[in-house]
Amino acid sequence: METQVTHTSHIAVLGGGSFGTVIANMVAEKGLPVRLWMRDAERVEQINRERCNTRYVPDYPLAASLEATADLSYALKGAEVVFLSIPSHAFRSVLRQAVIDLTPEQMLISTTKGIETESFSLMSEIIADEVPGARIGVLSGPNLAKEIARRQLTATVIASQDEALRSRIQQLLHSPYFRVYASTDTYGVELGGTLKNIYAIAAGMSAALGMGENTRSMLMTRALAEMSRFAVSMGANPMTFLGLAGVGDLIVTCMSPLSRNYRVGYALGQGKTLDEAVSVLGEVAEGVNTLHQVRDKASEMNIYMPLVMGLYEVVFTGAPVTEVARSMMVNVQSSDVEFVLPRDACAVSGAGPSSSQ
Ligand SMILES: NC(=O)C1=CN([C@@H]2O[C@H](COP(=O)(O)OP(=O)(O)OC[C@H]3O[C@@H](n4cnc5c(N)ncnc54)[C@H](OP(=O)(O)O)[C@@H]3O)[C@@H](O)[C@H]2O)C=CC1
Ligand SMILES: O=C(CO)COP(=O)(O)O
Repeated sequence: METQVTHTSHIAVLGGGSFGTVIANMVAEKGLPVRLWMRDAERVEQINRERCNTRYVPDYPLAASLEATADLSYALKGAEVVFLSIPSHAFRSVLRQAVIDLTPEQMLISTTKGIETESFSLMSEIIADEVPGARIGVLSGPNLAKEIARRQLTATVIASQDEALRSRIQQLLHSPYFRVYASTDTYGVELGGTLKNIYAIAAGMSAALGMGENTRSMLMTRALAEMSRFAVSMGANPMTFLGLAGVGDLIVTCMSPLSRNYRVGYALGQGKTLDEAVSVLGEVAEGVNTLHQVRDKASEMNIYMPLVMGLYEVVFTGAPVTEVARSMMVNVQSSDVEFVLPRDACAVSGAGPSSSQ
């Protein structure tokens, strides 16, 4: 049954792309007033006139209580909850414009799955920097916007230390096709959603190259091992990756051509350049920048991440993917689950020259 929600003010959503639009509309479908902010005044007019965001989510009628606006103050002032669906490269700059209209009781919920280039910050860390004392939540999970728009049964995670915030977001978003699970591990939930984009690029590439289902399964499982290793090195709890925001999101993005990161990988696998792959997409694919940032961080901290290292060589230096894959296959043999058998307890030489990765 749909959760009944009460309200005294409106909900704001910043970012009028695919995900911002479906989040805004899911709340508006409950009859609550929602202000969806975007920078493009012409698109605002088009959306309010046609009741559809034709650029990002065509064929998705918008509920009557959703109002698009290009006026950031109007969107924010008096909002009970503010969802932030702004790509990571613009997240801090939009937040800096917003901060003047924010008040301490408002809940700020990031839906963005990326890493800031200069600081290696996740979005909740940027919110904490820019809005000290803010009530912060992170929404993440296997949530392809275009499937939500078709009302496919979907689940997500709201992560926050703030219990009242968690229950309010569960109430606001819950519907017969959308379930919201709770977590207190903000960093783990956010890290899972961010890291999986890297492996979705690899999965798309392997699909374009005609690799089989064994290969895809190996890729996804070793990706989970690698993500967990990275999480532990960053002080995060790898158990969170067993949930929707970890393995759940990894599965959907590594399997679906609706994922933009998968599509970038697919285009690269077809022989397109990175610039071509990204420009044909016309939407944000966070995994490209995340790959760069995580590769640098793993090198700096000496974290064993052979998939990240290999993919980086393919995407950024043009190394042939079959050659990189072959060298990984002949690398030293390793442990399946290193929480069961530590990696350094089982290194056995592989079938060929060992790699330093
Ligand atoms: N789409 C999905 O399925 C999901 C996406 N996410 C995450 O949500 C975040 C947003 O993704 P999504 O909505 O899909 O992205 P889209 O590419 O669909 O849209 C991006 C939106 O951000 C706006 N934008 C870009 N730069 C700026 C800026 N400098 N100032 C203001 N607005 C800006 C764009 O405006 P303009 O049109 O004017 O360029 C556009 O409205 C990403 O981090 C993504 O990982 C999370 C879950 C699912
Ligand atoms: O995060 C997503 C699904 O959960 C969306 O993935 P893409 O950004 O690759 O489309």
